[in-house]
Amino acid sequence: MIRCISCGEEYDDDEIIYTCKKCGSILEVEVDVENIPRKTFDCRRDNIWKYKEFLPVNAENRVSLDEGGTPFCKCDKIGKELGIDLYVKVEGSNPTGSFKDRGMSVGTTKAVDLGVDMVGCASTGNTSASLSAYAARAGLKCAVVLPSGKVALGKLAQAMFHGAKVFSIDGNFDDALETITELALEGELYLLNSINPYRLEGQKTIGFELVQDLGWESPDRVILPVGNAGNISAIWKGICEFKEAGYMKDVPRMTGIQAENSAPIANAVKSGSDEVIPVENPDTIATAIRIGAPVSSIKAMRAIKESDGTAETVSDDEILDAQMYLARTEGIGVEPASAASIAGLKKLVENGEIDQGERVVCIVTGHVLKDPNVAIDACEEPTSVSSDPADIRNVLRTI
Ligand SMILES: Cc1ncc(COP(=O)(O)O)c(C=O)c1O
Ligand SMILES: N[C@@H](CCOP(=O)(O)O)C(=O)O
Repeated sequence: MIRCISCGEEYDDDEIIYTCKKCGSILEVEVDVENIPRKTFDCRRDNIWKYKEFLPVNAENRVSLDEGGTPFCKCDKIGKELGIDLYVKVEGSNPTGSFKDRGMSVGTTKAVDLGVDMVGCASTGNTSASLSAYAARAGLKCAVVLPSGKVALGKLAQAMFHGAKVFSIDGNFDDALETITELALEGELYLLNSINPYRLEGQKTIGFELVQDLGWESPDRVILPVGNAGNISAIWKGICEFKEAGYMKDVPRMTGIQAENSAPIANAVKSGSDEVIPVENPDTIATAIRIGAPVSSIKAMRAIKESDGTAETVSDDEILDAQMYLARTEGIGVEPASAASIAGLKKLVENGEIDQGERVVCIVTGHVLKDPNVAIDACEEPTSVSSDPADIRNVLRTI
C-alpha cells in the first residue's frame, strides 16, 4: 500500500501516483516487516534482492545488474586522525557507479509490474546514467532531461551510450524535474526520480547493509551528502524497518551534508526551523547535489529530527580537499558530491559536534570517474620523459 506521509491517505499499489491527491504531500510505500526472521538472509548472494521480503515489487520480474553488496571499508588512517571509528560504504562500486542503481533496480521492476513502456527522469547525471542502463536491461524506452552544461562527463556518456533519449534544457535540475514531472502527470512516461516512492525502496537497502556489515548493530552516526534528499530518507526508512523487525536495538544519528550554496535543508536545521526554504540559484562544483528545492525535504527533515541527527554545509574547497584526502589516504576514489560526507565529517569533528570514539559510517555515493574533469584538474600533469629508464630514475629519487 502507498501512504501519504503527511495526511495518511492510502493508495493501491497499482496506482501510478507521485503525490497525494488529497493534500499534495509526498508518498511512501508501507511494507509489512513482521514475521521475517533475521536468518532469512543467511547464505544469500550479496545484492539488494537478498532482502526481497522487504522490497514491495514482484521479485520474479526483477530487473537487476547485481546491484548492492557494496564494499564497507574500515578507514583506520582517517579514523585515527579524527579520533573516531570510521567506516566508508563505497556506493561507487555499483554497476553504473552510484547508489542510484539500488533504486533503479526496484523502480524499473515496478515499471515492469505496472506494464508501462517508457520511463523517464530529470537528472544532475547519476539518476540518468542509472535509469538508462536499467531501462535497457528491462527493454523499456527511456527519456532523460538534463541541465545543460552542468552534468559531469562520465554520467552524460553513460546516459547517451545506454540509448536513452537525452534532452538538455536551459535551466537547472529543479527546472528539469518540473518539466519531466509534467510529462509524467500527462501519462507520457513513468517517472523514476526519487519522488517515486518505489525508487526509495531500493535505496533503503543501504541502511540494511550497513547494519548487517556491522554485525547487526547500529553505528552511532550515518553521514551522507544530500541533494534531492531521497537517499537520507530511504536509508532512515530501511533502518527503522530493521528496528521494527527486531533485528537491532539502537539507531544512528542521520547527518546530512550539503554544499554551501545549495543547502536548503542544512540552512533549516542550522536555524532551528522546520521549514525548508528553496534556494533560488543553487551552485557548487559538486554538480550531483546542485539542487535548490529537494523533493523529499519533509522526509529528510523527519529523518534528522527523529534520529536526533543534524545537517552541515561545506564549501567547494572543503569538498575538493576531502575528495583528494580520501583518495590519497585510504585509496577510495569518489566524485565531488560524495566527498561532501568526508568534508562534513571533518567539520563536525572539528566543531565538537561529533564525539571522540563515535562509530561513524560515511556513505560515499558515486565513483571518481563520474567526473574525470574535476579529478584531472586537481592533479599535476604527467611528467614527460624519454623512454630511457634513467630519466624516470632521476625523477623517482626526488619524490
Ligand atoms: C553522487 C551523488 N551523491 C549524492 C546525491 C544526493 O542524493 P539525494 O538526491 O538522494 O539527496 C546524488 C544525487 O542525488 C548523487 O548523484
Ligand atoms: N543527483 C541526482 C538528482 C536527482 O535525484 P533523484 O534521486 O530524485 O533522482 C541525479 O543523479 O540526477
